[in-house]
Amino acid sequence: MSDFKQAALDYHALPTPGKISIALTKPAETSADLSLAYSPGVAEPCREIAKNPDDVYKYTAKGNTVAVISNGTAVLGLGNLGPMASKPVMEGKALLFKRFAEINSFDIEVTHKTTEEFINTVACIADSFGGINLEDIKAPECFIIEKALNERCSIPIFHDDQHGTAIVTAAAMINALEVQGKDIADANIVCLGAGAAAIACMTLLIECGASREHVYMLDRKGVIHTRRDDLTEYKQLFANNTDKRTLDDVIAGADVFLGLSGPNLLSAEQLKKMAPNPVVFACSNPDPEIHPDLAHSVRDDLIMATGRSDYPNQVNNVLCFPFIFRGALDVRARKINSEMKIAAVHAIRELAKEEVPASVLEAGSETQLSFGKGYIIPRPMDPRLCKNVALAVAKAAVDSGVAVLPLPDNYMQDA
Ligand SMILES: NC(=O)C1=CN([C@@H]2O[C@H](COP(=O)(O)OP(=O)(O)OC[C@H]3O[C@@H](n4cnc5c(N)ncnc54)[C@H](OP(=O)(O)O)[C@@H]3O)[C@@H](O)[C@H]2O)C=CC1
Ligand SMILES: CC(=O)C(=O)O
Ligand SMILES: [Mg+2]
Repeated sequence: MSDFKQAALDYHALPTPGKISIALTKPAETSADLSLAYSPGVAEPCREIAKNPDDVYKYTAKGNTVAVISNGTAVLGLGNLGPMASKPVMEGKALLFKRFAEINSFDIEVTHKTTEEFINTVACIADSFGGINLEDIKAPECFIIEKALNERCSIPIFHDDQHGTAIVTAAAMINALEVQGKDIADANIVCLGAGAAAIACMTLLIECGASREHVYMLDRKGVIHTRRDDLTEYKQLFANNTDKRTLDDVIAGADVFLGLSGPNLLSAEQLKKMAPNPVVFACSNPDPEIHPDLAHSVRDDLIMATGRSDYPNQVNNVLCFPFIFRGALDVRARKINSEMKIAAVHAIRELAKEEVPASVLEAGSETQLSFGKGYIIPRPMDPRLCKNVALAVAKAAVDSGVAVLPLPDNYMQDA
């Protein structure tokens, strides 16, 4: 076993199995403490909440707690590993919620037979939480699940692999195309993958100015085109009337390659055929569609990004989900709508153009970082992400009428 693999296993196993635990926020040392925390004192908030359901936000941790819920059907790019094998990823998302946005989360892995059973399970427990982050649920079921839960629940339901990924990808793509001197409306875009992440990313990129007719999307069977009779309604939205059938056919002259599929699916030969100054986002985790070392060895005019923390330009939903929930929870948004997503795109994108604080340089053992080919998107460690993204999202929620609370006074000013 490699040193890195062993270190990763040890990190998860030692000294305590797993990555999260529960912390108390109130004293529980004396009989007097317990008489407040439990019987008889706990009856008082129960009575208040029974009279006024909104008081649940006043007397419990609901308002700052997000459930991270998966069925393990699309665990990173590893495929359908099932609920239990997804648990390290879900605990990881909980770790990121806490570390970057001070949000408490529970990871919940659901074993189910039908999509309806999954929806019912989540809908029945949803009110315990301030929001629900759906994770690593494969397409097309993820679309059905998210729509049904949005209809049934009055808290934000957010499928991270769709919308978190799309927001970060759009932010990074707008910046990358700017650095490469390309107009997003003219860019020829190849998207390898046609699942949860790919469909959401391309939908949002089009909302941000990409031209639908310049987009080619591919799944395991090749190019998505109008003469295929095996397309779901979600893939049909990206069907082109074209004779092109393979990645080889569409990659020639492409300005952008976006990989949301699986490992090592873009070859060096294919990369060579792309247009001058291409943008390559190989976002499959943990192994990208093309390794950055190989990509950089083939051409020196590209902007390269992956979903990984160990290479520059990490295009990963970690740059979004903690912060979009921070903003949504703080104004008690009933949902996360399009206005909030677009606000997040621009807050993330704009931060990459600002001077990088010393703490971020230290976290990456770097001496200098500035907007350009090797730095198109902020680093997850950047403390300004929480402030800027949550503020933009909370404002957008208030302005678009989905917030129950007003923007708090001086919100994020001291963050
Ligand atoms: N960097 C980031 O922040 C994120 C990265 N991702 C990555 O994106 C990938 C997809 O995740 P997600 O959308 O949630 O999963 P889904 O299961 O919903 O979708 C997977 C898609 O990839 C396609 N695919 C798989 N293998 C191939 C192949 N050999 N050739 C062409 N297409 C292929 C599938 O094709 P078909 O439809 O034919 O089955 C499907 O369309 C994963 O690798 C994941 O790690 C996801 C979210 C965030
Ligand atoms: C990053 C992430 O959510 C994924 O790869 O599934
Ligand atoms: Mg995921």
